[in-house]
Amino acid sequence: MTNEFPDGKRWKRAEHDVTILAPGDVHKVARSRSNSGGGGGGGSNARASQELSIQTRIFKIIVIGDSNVGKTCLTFRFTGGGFPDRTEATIGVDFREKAVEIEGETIKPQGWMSLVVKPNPCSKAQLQTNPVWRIPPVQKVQVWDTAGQERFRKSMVKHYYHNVHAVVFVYDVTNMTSFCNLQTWIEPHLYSPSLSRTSLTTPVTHVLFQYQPTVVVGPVQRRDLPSPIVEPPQDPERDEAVKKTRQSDPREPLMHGTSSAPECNSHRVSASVPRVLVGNKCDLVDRIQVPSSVALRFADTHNMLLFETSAKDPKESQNVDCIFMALACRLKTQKFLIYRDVDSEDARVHLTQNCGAKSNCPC
Ligand SMILES: Nc1nc2c(ncn2[C@@H]2O[C@H](COP(=O)(O)OP(=O)(O)OP(=O)(O)O)[C@@H](O)[C@H]2O)c(=O)[nH]1
Repeated sequence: MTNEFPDGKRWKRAEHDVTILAPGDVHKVARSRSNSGGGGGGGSNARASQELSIQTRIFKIIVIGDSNVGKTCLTFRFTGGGFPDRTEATIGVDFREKAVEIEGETIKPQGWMSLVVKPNPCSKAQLQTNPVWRIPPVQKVQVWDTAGQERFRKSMVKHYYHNVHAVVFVYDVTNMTSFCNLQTWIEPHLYSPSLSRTSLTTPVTHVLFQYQPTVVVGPVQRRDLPSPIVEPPQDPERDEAVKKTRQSDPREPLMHGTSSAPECNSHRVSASVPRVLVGNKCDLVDRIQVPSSVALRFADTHNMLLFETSAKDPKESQNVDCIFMALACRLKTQKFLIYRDVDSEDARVHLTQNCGAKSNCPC
């Protein structure tokens, strides 16, 4: 069902007296409101127009891990609700997003930049007599699905670490190598030079969100750290190098491998950025190689929550949601996530990030 704005712009009417607008339409609504004031008082129109600004809070979460661990499927499950029939290796970075409701604060728009507004903005009388009419804030989880292939990690993916609000590290529970490789994903980006000593010594949490195929809605389990059944893989040479680095300066960022060249600081994730660890493909119960106890120990060492889940098993969809919603809830309280007025921005994603005025970024 369609109708027209006073300026002739068409709009769609949805059910339950809710209107869904396209991005460009919002600007038109604001203009039509202030223009349609007539003698009704320009002041209230201007105020109303100001209140009409669209506020969007975006939680940018980056998903990282080896190729084939299921990053795309996890992000798809969260944002699209299903398990893709087939996927192809991600090239560079892809992103999906989903509007979320946190503590009843927001509404669920349909897709990128669409909005739900009340009351009906087409009614002239209503607009003039309702100075507190405003568009509720929108909160979105924006999931950046990165390529797992080594060639992309080196060249492209690290650029997307900048300005992320949270990081999800993924491994495949049926593939020990993908678990061991987590270290190579984490180390270069985990510690920023501004890391405080206290954040390194924050007590570990021992929290595991575990896959349980027999239960319809995956339960959240909290338990003490058990003794590891299998010790994490040892690398004495690396351990020694790390030990030396830490002795000289505990805040010194850990170096990736044996290379002495530091990574660009602009692309490091601050230690205050929340991270979670996700073991995916738990539905393949007969092929599990990474015991929960080992993964949990690793998560504790890096101060992360651990989620064991399956992007494939539909019964797990709620647990997959939990991964991103837990982060979004935590991020919601953080000050840096200010509302953004998208009225003054265009709807495109800006891939060039500001590395800071005095960035020495050599990348
Ligand atoms: N059994 C099972 N298979 C899964 C699961 N998640 C993903 N897969 C399969 O694993 C393969 C790789 O999944 P992707 O999501 O493309 O992996 P990716 O980590 O995004 O890979 P890159 O884009 O190369 O980094 C696909 O064949 C999926 O069908 C899961 O939970 N269970």
